Amino acid sequence: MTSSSQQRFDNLINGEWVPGASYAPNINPSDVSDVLGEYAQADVAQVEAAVAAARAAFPKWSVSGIQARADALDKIGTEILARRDELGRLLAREEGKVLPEAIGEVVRAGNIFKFFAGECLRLSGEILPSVRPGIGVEVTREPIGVVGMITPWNFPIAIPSWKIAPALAYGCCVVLKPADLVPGCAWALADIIHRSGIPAGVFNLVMGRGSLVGNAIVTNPQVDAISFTGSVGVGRQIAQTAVGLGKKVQLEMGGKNPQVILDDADLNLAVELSANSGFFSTGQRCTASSRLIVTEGIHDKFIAALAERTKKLKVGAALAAGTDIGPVVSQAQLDQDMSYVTLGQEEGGKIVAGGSLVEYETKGFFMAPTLLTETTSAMRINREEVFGPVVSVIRVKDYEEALAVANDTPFGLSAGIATTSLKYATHFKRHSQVGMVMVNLPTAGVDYHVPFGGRKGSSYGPREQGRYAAEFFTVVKTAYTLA
Ligand SMILES: NC(=O)C1=CN([C@@H]2O[C@H](COP(=O)(O)OP(=O)(O)OC[C@H]3O[C@@H](n4cnc5c(N)ncnc54)[C@H](OP(=O)(O)O)[C@@H]3O)[C@@H](O)[C@H]2O)C=CC1
Ligand SMILES: O=C(O)CCC(=O)C(=O)O
Repeated sequence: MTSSSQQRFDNLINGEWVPGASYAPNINPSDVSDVLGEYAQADVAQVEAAVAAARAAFPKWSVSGIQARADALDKIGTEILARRDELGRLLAREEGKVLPEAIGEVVRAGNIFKFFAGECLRLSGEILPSVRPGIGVEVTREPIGVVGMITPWNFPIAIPSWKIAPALAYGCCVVLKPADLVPGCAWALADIIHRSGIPAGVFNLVMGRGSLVGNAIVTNPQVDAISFTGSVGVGRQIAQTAVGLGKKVQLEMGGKNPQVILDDADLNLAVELSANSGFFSTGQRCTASSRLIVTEGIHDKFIAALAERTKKLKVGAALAAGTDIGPVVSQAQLDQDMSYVTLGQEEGGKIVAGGSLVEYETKGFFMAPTLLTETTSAMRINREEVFGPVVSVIRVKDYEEALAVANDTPFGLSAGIATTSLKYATHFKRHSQVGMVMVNLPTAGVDYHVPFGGRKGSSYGPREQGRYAAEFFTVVKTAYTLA
C-alpha cells in the first residue's frame, strides 16, 4: 500500500508490494460517491512475474514441513476471525452484502483457514499389497504445482479463501486474480497471508480485469491448474483454453436452483426459506433459488404469504442498521436484473411484489426484491441465471411434476424441497439432479467443511471445499518397491 490523496493498494508479487501499471477506484455500491481506495491494475509483465515467483517457490514449498504450513494457516484464520467486524464492514462497503451477512462471510473465511490448518496434519495415503509377490505398493498425493485462481465478486473473501487455504495446505503455490469490482477483501486477505510467515512467492496477488490479467494467468505455460468461479460463458472459455494447454481445471459457475414447495409443507417455514434463498445477499448467490415450484393445493396461500414477507424486506445501504437487502453490486448487474423483470412480464409473468428500482438516501444500485407468478418452465426467466433479487413461481399439479420441472434446467448446483413427507424428501434427495440438495432449508448457505459443487452446466472438475478439495490440488502417485 502507498499513500496519496486516495489510498493506493498494490499487487503482491514475490513477497513485495508492487505498484500497479495503473490504478482503478473501488466504489461502494450503496453510495457511489464513496470510494474505498485506488487498487492496482496489473499488466501482463506483472502477471508473468507473479507466476515466475510462484514457480520458483514451488520446489521448496511443496516439500515444506506440515507443522509450518498448519501454523501459518492457523495464524491466517486467527487474524481473520479476530478482525471479523472490520473486515465485515469492508466487505459490506465494497460488495453491498448487509453487515451481518458480511461478518458471517468473514467468519466463514477464517474457519476455512482453521479447517485446512488441521488438514495439513491429516494428509494420508494408502499402502496396498501388489499382485506380484515381494513388491509393496504405496499411493500418495503430491501438490499439483502453481494454481491460478480467478474469483467472482459475490463472495469476495470466502471464495478466495476456499481456494487458497487448500492450495497452501497441500503444498501448492498461488496466483490470485480477484474480481475487479471487489479487490479490497482480496487485498486485505493477501496482507494477512503475507504477514503469516509463508515464504515469498508462495502466494501472489495480481488485481485487474479478467480479459487481461485473468487471461494472462490462464494462458501462462508455467501455471499447472486453474480454479475459477463465475459465469458460465467465461468459465467455458477458460476451460477450453486451459485444457488445450494441458492444465487441470475446476469451474464453479451458475445455477437456476429450484425450491419445491409441496402441499404438506409447513407454510411459515416454506415462506421463510424461500425469502432467504431468493432474496438474501440480494439474490447474488450461485446457490440462490430463483425458481419456486409450488403444488396447486398450497400455491395461493403460499404466494400471498411470501408476497407479504417480500414487501416487508427493507432495502437499503449495506452498512445501515436494519437493512435486509443491500444494493445490487454494480450498474451493469442492476441493468441485467431489471431487464429480466421486464422480460418475465413480457413472457406472461405477473408481479406480486417489487418490480422496480428503489429510491434511497444515497445514490446506489437499489432494487426491490421481486416476485413473479404465473410463469412456466419454458420461459427464459426460468432458464437463464438472473443473479439478482428476482424470483419466479411455477405452479405444478403434484410432486412428480415438481421434480420434473426442478430437473428441467441446464444447471445443477443446488435444489431444495419444503415438505413434511419423509417419502418425498427421500425421493427428492435421490432424484434431484444437483450437487447439493436441501430438505426444509434454503438452497443457499452451505457449510465450509463439506464438498461444494454441482452437476450439468453448473460445475466442471473436482469438488471444492472440505477434504474433497484434495482431488483438485493434488496429483496421485503410485510407487512400487521390491522388498
Ligand atoms: N456462480 C457464481 O458464483 C457467480 C456467477 N456469476 C454470474 O456471472 C454473471 C456476470 O458476472 P461477472 O462477475 O461479470 O462474472 P465473470 O464470469 O465475468 O467474472 C468472474 C471472474 O472471471 C474474470 N474474467 C472475466 N473474463 C475473463 C477472461 N476472459 N479470462 C479470464 N478471467 C476472466 C472476472 O474478471 P473481472 O472482474 O474483470 O470481470 C472475474 O474475476 C453474473 O450476472 C452471474 O450470472 C457471477 C459471479 C459469481
Ligand atoms: O450459498 C452459499 O453459502 C455459497 C454460495 C456461493 O458460493 C456462491 O454464490 O458463489
